[in-house]
Amino acid sequence: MNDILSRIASVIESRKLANGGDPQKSYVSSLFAKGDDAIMKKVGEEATETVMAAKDIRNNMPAGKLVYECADLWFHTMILLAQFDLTPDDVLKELARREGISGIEEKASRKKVS
Ligand SMILES: N=c1c2ncn([C@@H]3O[C@H](COP(=O)(O)OP(=O)(O)OP(=O)(O)O)[C@@H](O)[C@H]3O)c2ncn1[C@@H]1O[C@H](COP(=O)(O)O)[C@@H](O)[C@H]1O
Repeated sequence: MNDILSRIASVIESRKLANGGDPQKSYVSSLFAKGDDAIMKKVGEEATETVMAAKDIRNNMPAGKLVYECADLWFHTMILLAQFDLTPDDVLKELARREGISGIEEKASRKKVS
């Protein structure tokens, strides 16, 4: 796994309340303390902010805002994965599995099955 993703995933895991995370001292622990719905809501918000940042580029706003919002989105999806005992590695493995499979062909093969 990419080094920075791996390190952040480890920190997120250590922030779980069962691993001694303290919601008073850690943002990640405070989200774990709020539970599933709060984490899902946060991912939804960050996804919306990412789309808004992309739209802003069309209005001559700096592209750096999109990078900033994508970082927020990736980070919060990592917390969502951890909440369900999954890791970025699981996602990277899925991307690797798909590598070289044309999206158009994959969709067409899906339609044949249904
Ligand atoms: N990468 C991040 C990271 N990215 C964003 N955030 C926080 O995510 C929060 C939500 O961002 P928003 O822009 O939506 O801010 P907001 O509207 O004030 O948030 P809400 O009040 O709505 O929750 C902010 O408090 C950001 O600081 C992060 N907080 C932590 N990390 C990493 O996680 C590690 C552990 O953090 P703690 O658990 O807080 O120690 C850190 O060392 C960092 O490596």
